[in-house]
Amino acid sequence: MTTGLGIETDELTLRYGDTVALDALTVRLDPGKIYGLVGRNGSGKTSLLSVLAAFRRPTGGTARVDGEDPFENERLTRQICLIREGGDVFETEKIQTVLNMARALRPYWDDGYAHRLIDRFELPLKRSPGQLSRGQRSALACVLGLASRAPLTIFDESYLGMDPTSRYAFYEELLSDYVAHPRTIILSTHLVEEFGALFEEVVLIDRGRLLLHDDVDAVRARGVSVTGPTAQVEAVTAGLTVLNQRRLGGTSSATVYGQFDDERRQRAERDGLTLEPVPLQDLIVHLTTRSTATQDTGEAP
Ligand SMILES: Nc1ncnc2c1ncn2[C@@H]1O[C@H](COP(=O)(O)OP(=O)(O)OP(=O)(O)O)[C@@H](O)[C@H]1O
Repeated sequence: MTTGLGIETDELTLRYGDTVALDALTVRLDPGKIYGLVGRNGSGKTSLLSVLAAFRRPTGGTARVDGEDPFENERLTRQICLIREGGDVFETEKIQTVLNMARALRPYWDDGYAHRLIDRFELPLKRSPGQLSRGQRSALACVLGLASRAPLTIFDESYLGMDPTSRYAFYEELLSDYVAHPRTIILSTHLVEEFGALFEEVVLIDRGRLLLHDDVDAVRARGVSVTGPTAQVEAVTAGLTVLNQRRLGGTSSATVYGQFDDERRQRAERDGLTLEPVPLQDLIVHLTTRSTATQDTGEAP
């Protein structure tokens, strides 16, 4: 078993007719990490994942997985598992048959693990995917992705409809199985607060372009919320990227993105301002909201 496949795109472009879904996107993902792929609706997440998983050929630029073009590359496609909503399974076959097919297709498939997962998600083996509820279908898709143990495993919003208990089971399984069998995992999701604990790095795309790619802790560390009298808040945040500012009477709360260094912290303390961390989800919302107006995102590339 490898420790995962690395990814490199260079000026990757994908168009659907007049729509530019990926706009010269350059990104490099090292093997063996868990990546959170985030961005607004229509930002190009599924398009990027479709190219990486060889479902689509780029219009321009290049995508490399493990150093090679994935498109029509049999060696690679057996090692890449893209789980989309619904799981791309045969509707009328029994779940047991669906598992047998996956076993035949996936070189690293673990049948015992697949059955343990089926039990954990309480999926009925004798039924077909067409007879499952939406959440159960998503759970089945997650089982297929986890048990494939593919060196590049991608979950594209695969958790839709799953209840919190099932989602929690999925996080637990993903984390423990990843530790036991390291591989490259990409999770595309809008549930950033829920899934953020799993991310090692965040890749934020916006309008088909890379807006931010960094270690998740570094991204979190750049976000600070500063609350207090407006004049002091403005003074201590001067020169930083203020993603969002709310005022109530003479009080302001500013969400800052950037290097909030010790000097500023001391000054904020002296002025009696309240400093709080900003949830990752809020940072992403502010960064992508702002990107529609100005592209000044401080430390972001
Ligand atoms: N088959 C298609 N034909 C034409 N345009 C498409 C097609 N698929 C996607 N698009 C367009 O390409 C852009 C990127 O779509 P994409 O599905 O990659 O976004 P996304 O980030 O995955 O969105 P979401 O979060 O809503 O799933 C959007 O403008 C979308 O409308």
